[in-house]
Amino acid sequence: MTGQLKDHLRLYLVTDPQLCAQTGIVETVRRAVAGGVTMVQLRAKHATTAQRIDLAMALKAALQGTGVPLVINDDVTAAVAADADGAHIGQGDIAPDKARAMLGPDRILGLSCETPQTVRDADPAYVDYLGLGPVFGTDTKTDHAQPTGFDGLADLIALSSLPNVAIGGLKPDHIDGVLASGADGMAVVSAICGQADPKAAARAFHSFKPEHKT
Ligand SMILES: Cc1ncc(COP(=O)(O)OP(=O)(O)O)c(N)n1
Ligand SMILES: Cc1ncsc1CCOP(=O)(O)O
Ligand SMILES: [Mg+2]
Repeated sequence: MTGQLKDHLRLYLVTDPQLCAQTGIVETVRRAVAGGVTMVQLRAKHATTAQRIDLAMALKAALQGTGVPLVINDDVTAAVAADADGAHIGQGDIAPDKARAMLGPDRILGLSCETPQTVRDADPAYVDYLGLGPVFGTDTKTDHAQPTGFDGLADLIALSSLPNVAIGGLKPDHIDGVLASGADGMAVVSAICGQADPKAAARAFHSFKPEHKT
């Protein structure tokens, strides 16, 4: 499962319905997956649980048969109700043990970590992967911690054996830096959401190919 999860994490599209509005979130995801996206998160910060469930069902239908997992940000209730593949939580969200109890043993649980201590505290009994960063400052999430840069990212990665994905301000130009830091994946929002051609935008990350040490 870990090897498989690392493969899924390689190019992780975190969707923002507002940023994707012009093309539409479902069409953005369809095209981005055609361009090589390997995992999708629904991050609808201003939606209700009912709206997230509806969006998740539409995304699930679009992803059917692709093998690309769908994870719901913040809202474990929506993830379970929509029978999504998992949920992603941060340090200010529901606690990982409670999230795991709701998700059951088989769904994916991701946890955001911005500091060495939170990485050390991430318990593999509950958590499947870590979202690490922000690597760079970003307008997509304004309430973020001090950016880590590539060196800080590498320091965080060294503290846990859990699979990980780097996030925050990442663009195709950063592929070599993220690879050198040892990350299993790159998670992006604005590099794909809101781009005129989401398929081409995803394809621009094709050279990100980490060698897994499983
Ligand atoms: C893959 C990934 N990594 C980090 C985050 C950030 O989660 P969180 O800190 O809970 O912040 P919000 O996204 O909820 O604003 C993420 N969503 N995905
Ligand atoms: C959700 C999240 N968590 C840390 S930074 C971030 C937003 C990343 O967005 P972008 O890829 O547009 O910088
Ligand atoms: Mg959150």
